[in-house]
Amino acid sequence: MGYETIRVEKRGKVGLITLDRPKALNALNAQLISELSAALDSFETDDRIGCIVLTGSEKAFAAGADIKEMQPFDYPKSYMSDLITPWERVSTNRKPIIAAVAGYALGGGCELAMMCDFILAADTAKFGQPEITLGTMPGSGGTQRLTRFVGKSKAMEMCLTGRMMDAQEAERSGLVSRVVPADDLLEEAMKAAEKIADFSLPVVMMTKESVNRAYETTLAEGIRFERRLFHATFGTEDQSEGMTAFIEKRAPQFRNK
Ligand SMILES: CC(C)=CC(=O)SCCNC(=O)CCNC(=O)[C@H](O)C(C)(C)COP(=O)(O)OP(=O)(O)OC[C@H]1O[C@@H](n2cnc3c(N)ncnc32)[C@H](O)[C@@H]1OP(=O)(O)O
Repeated sequence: MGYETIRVEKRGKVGLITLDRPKALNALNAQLISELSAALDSFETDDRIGCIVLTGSEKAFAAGADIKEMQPFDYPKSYMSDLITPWERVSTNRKPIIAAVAGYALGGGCELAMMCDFILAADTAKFGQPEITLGTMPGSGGTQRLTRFVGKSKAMEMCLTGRMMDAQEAERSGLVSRVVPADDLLEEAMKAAEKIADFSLPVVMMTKESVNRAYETTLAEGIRFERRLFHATFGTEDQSEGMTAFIEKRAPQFRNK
């Protein structure tokens, strides 16, 4: 498939997707979301890909949903076209996705980053949910995911005032896993992705599924779910290989089996 609003590359076992609408600060329009979904589909079904990195430009990861595209919508059109719902493809991808964020991650841009499995931030990153300033509200998980990341008080302040958070505050609040110098962002994201992609893919996928379950269930149910998957890893050749390699003091050779 030819892409016009994103760049898609395979770097070894890592799938790299770069949002590429620089003139609009990577504003997320329907075409971009459709291309992003197609790229995610292709990486999800590609056995050689073990991890995905999603990034933007130096100035903007993404400045939100495309305001110019949304502006003419009325209620029936937004309801019938299920505006924004296709974005959820990012959160349903079963392979790990790392968001590498530099510059603005606003509105839908912040929500897109939060749909990924973790966020690495450049020291230039700025996160915010400014929809209130446009007479609307977050529509792609901002009130829900941001609240789970940073707690009610900060999420409420950000969604109600539109205030942006810089990278340091985002790290202190638990929104991002790490802050790195902007010049090192992609390299650090790729290093993390390569590390993940070298592990057993089925076990990586089970781990992702289990961590995500923590957001959707009680502690007791989540622990039961984790225990089932933990036991299931003993049905893989990779568990046997990993433990045998440790005992034999050699590097494991995982075969995703
Ligand atoms: C998901 C849901 C439900 C909702 C949303 O996401 S709503 C959108 C939320 N995002 C915003 O409100 C941010 C809007 N953008 C800005 O406030 C500013 O662009 C900025 C603070 C991010 C950067 O300001 P700066 O002065 O550096 O750059 P601009 O001249 O303002 O922008 C450059 C260029 O990009 C266009 N742009 C920026 N953001 C968007 C956007 N979200 N949708 C569409 N277009 C956007 C901007 O219009 C300008 O293009 P033109 O020069 O052609 O007007």
